[in-house]
Amino acid sequence: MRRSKVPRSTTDQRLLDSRGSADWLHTDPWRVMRIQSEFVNGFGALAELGPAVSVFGSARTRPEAPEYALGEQVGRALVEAGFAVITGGGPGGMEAANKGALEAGGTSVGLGIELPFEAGLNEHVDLGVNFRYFFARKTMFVKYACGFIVLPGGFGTLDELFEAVTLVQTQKVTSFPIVLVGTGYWGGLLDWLRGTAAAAGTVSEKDLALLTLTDDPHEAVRIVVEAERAVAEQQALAEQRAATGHPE
Ligand SMILES: C/C(=C\CNc1ncnc2c1ncn2[C@@H]1O[C@H](COP(=O)(O)O)[C@@H](O)[C@H]1O)CO
Repeated sequence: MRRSKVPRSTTDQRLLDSRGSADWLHTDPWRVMRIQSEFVNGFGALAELGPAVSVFGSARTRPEAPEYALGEQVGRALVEAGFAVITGGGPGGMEAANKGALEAGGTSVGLGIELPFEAGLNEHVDLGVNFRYFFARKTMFVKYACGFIVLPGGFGTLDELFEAVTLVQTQKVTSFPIVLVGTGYWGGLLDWLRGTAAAAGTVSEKDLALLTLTDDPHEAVRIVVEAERAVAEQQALAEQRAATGHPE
């Protein structure tokens, strides 16, 4: 740089001068660093988690509601089947699944999100990571889980559900079971998807099959276990073929 383009201070000076402006804290390049650190923290905390399932559900479910008991049963059944349980770490259905997992002696993960009305991680989380950005947090729900179980929920739950279906439908993730628990709650949505969306051709019948519906928490876990077994068998077969040099 020359003439007026030459900065009046050096980078080192600006770094070391504590009286300098802090405006840069609110710039996009700095946000990129924060976003990067969320991925680094998330990957670091979860890399050795082992097999896990993400459970979604309403933040508003009350502890006395039947859906809360359902969440607890799902959390417990997942641990008994050998999975860690990942939730959004909040209240309601998330808390229920964390509670069930913790009481069953399993790993109970909460991926918290900074919200204006933040309540902090629920007390049943024993491995917690906090995020500012939904998209970084969502990556963790998918990357470290081998399936999703979806309890009754509102917009947040619907967002997570449809992101999961989109990722499977577009083959960004493969062999990823998505189980909706609560036929009374989810049945209407599936009817609409079949009767309106599929009928209009905006979703395919094949993609509707990506969603399984049950009332039974043990059945929900069984579906995830079966899917995991199928993946393991396919992997073993592929390794065998590679070792013997037979591609078919
Ligand atoms: C509404 C209240 C607190 C919200 N706190 C949340 N903490 C963590 N994760 C959340 C929270 N709210 C939504 N989520 C995510 O979306 C799903 C639930 O959303 P829904 O609209 O309630 O269905 C959930 O799976 C989270 O990942 C104070 O009560």
